[in-house]
Amino acid sequence: MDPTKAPDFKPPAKDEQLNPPPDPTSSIPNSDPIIPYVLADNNESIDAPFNLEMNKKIKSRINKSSFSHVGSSNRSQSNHIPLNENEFQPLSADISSNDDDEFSSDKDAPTTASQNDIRTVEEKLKLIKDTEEQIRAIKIGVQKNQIADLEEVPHGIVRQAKSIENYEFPTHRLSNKLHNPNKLPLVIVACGSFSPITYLHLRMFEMALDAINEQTRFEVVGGYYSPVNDTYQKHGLAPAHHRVRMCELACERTSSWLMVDAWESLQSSFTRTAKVLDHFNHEINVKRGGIMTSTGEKIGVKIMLLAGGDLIESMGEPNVWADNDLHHILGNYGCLIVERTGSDVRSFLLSHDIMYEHRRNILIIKQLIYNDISSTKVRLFIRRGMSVQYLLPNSVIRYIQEHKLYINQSEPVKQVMGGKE
Ligand SMILES: Nc1ncnc2c1ncn2[C@@H]1O[C@H](COP(=O)(O)OP(=O)(O)OP(=O)(O)O)[C@@H](O)[C@H]1O
Ligand SMILES: O=C(O)c1ccc[n+]([C@@H]2O[C@H](COP(=O)([O-])O)[C@@H](O)[C@H]2O)c1
Repeated sequence: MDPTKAPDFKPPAKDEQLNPPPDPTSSIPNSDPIIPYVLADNNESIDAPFNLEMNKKIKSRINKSSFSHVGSSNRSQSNHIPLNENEFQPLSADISSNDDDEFSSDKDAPTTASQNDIRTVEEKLKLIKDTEEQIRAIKIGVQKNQIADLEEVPHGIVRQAKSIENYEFPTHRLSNKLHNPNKLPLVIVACGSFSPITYLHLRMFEMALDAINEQTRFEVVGGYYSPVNDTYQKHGLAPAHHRVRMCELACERTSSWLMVDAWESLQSSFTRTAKVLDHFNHEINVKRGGIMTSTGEKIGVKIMLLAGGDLIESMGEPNVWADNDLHHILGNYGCLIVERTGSDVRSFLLSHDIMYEHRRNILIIKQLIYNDISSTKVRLFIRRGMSVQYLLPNSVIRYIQEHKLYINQSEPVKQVMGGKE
């Protein structure tokens, strides 16, 4: 937990400009193809419920502006996230009662539109409604991808390189298309040790997925583990290539949407989480230009950090995270926090100035079935020759056995007993 032990760690001073300054190539670009409002989440709370009325108004507004675009190309502007600035969804602060009047009034009805155009728009709106209903119907019950027989996924596929020279960003499970025309794309990134990855770490993503689907207007298009670099020097950290491989084994054979990215682990030194998120932004939004909508246009993908309550609470510890980094992480990306048994994340959020400032960009996820599987305890069990069956995937257990991991380590009793460093 203590990056101050990293050889290159310098304690940040209050309001210090980052030193070294953030790599300009990895900062969030504010030009195409990223839509700042996507990253800023329209200045609305991440868990603001999907607002049908607002949605209607937005569609109506987009349709109005789209009349000037509707031509022989028949390029639809109504059922996807707009690309041009003057077609952005209005900021929450901009929606006033005057806007209500404007939206509901007939006086602004497009005069240039032909009956044909109107029919096209009506058809588009019907299509959106039908798609929404279909998506809702499909979402009931156990999802097909959850019952996929992933044990049939071939063994032995190694996706992540062991050196930065051979590194490639994994995209084999990154959706290349947004399915729901009324949602914005979101990629979830979990940073941590994962030494080893357990079923809790896998469940965290599923809990996040449910919360996102249920409470936000985002569609999850991918999920990544980013195991921390070896220089993090935390007790019990197996070498990074083993942790990456264990995450890979766990994802490949238990999940249909999770991936592992070795970039952070392959760096020559500890990489701050803010820069890790910049790396994802760079790979997904800058290099790939975001994601395709149902109408074939590309839009920016929001990226959020997934973390447990303990990691978030470490943000309140002095000299661990730089304030500038916290503003960057919470303000530009956002955070999904899985509540940890016994920790009061909400009170913490209330008491932490920077967190409170960015609270709209933070979603707290309640564990409905408490899971407190601890990697520290798993390592202890392995050392004591005890069973770890059903705490982590078989493929990971097998890997630990094969590579004789965690056998000859000792860890401070304080850490094993829960008083983490
Ligand atoms: N019981 C838990 N509830 C919620 N989140 C958790 C829990 N345990 C770990 N996490 C989260 O999982 C992510 C990765 O955890 P990480 O492997 O770094 O620590 P850990 O699982 O606590 O392992 P260790 O026991 O080695 O400290 C972090 O965001 C952490 O907060
Ligand atoms: O970016 C930072 O300044 C920073 C400070 C402390 C911790 N982190 C990250 O938080 C994660 C903590 O993991 P863990 O195992 O200590 O819970 C790990 O991915 C670290 O890189 C990051």
